[in-house]
Amino acid sequence: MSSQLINGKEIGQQIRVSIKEEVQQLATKGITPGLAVILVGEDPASHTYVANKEKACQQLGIYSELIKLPEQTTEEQLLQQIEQLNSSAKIDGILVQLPLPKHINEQKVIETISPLKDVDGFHPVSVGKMLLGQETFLPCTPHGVMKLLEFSNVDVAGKHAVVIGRSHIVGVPMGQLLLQKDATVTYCHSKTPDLEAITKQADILVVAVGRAKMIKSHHIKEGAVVIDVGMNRDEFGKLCGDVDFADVVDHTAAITPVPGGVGPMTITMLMVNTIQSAKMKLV
Ligand SMILES: NC(=O)C1=CN([C@@H]2O[C@H](COP(=O)(O)OP(=O)(O)OC[C@H]3O[C@@H](n4cnc5c(N)ncnc54)[C@H](OP(=O)(O)O)[C@@H]3O)[C@@H](O)[C@H]2O)C=CC1
Ligand SMILES: Nc1nc(=O)c2c([nH]1)NC[C@@H]1CN(c3ccc(C(=O)N[C@@H](CCC(=O)O)C(=O)O)cc3)C=[N+]21
Ligand SMILES: [Mg+2]
Repeated sequence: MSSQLINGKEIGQQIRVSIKEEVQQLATKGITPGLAVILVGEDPASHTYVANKEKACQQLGIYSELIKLPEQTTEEQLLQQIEQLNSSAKIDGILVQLPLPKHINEQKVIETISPLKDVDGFHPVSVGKMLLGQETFLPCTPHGVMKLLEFSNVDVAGKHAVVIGRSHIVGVPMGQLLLQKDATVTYCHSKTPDLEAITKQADILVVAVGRAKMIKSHHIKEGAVVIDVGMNRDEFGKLCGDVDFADVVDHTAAITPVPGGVGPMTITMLMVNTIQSAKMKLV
């Protein structure tokens, strides 16, 4: 079976061209969208993602501020930093890179970000609105996956979508966005006894587990669409997804690669949210 490669790098670039025009429109009204990214500690993977976010801002004419704080930063210091950004006129979006060092309460940090600047869509107010289908900042990775499906002409309505993973930042919102597009949604997680029995029924399979190449051809129904959110290193230190691409690809109708699939879309949706936030200054 010949499979369609869902090229997230290309689709992401396409979306960035149209949002660049929006940034130029805003500039004529004296508005420059601004994004602040806070990075606590020295996690090397986080540094790569953050660098990609900075690059995208530069490419689009979005003002960006990278705030690097040492590993030993106290929760109090971090909360103060966020409050300062909440009241900064130059900043429309605030992203605190996760995970945070263990001595800092992530939930408290997320709840300190103003919902008006919550471009990650992780604040309980944003999550609640998302669940209710109200306008809000959608979480970047699940939103990016929905755009990938849309641009690849994958119909979601009436399909059985299976999501592996139930994290608050990927799995849970992913299932909800698919549900809102009229998919029948099943969640799988580490307590699912017979994973394969469920994934074999998926017309659309979204994998967000964090285990290198765990999904093999025996998990897949012939002709399924497979979206790989995973970002791992394989035994040779090479970037790879949660899906064993080589094993699975010939059984799929369409599949995302890693890298070049979901990752670039996450960044693009962050830019979309930052511009959405800046536009609120217009009214
Ligand atoms: N491309 C991108 O833009 C992004 C990529 N990522 C990547 O996506 C992956 C997932 O991230 P995230 O959601 O934050 O990860 P988490 O570790 O928070 O969640 C992993 C989920 O997978 C489930 N799980 C773990 N092992 C199994 C198993 N053997 N079978 C079935 N389910 C299992 C867990 O179940 P339980 O809840 O029971 O523990 C959990 O719900 C990672 O590789 C991460 O790096 C993340 C964000 C953005
Ligand atoms: N508050 C917060 N928001 C996040 O959105 C967030 C986070 N914390 N913590 C970590 C995860 C992970 N994540 C990625 C972003 C970009 C790529 C990305 O650009 N990937 C490229 C290249 C990656 C590379 O070359 O290393 C690709 O897949 O092609 C991947 C993963 C955002 N996350
Ligand atoms: Mg996590």
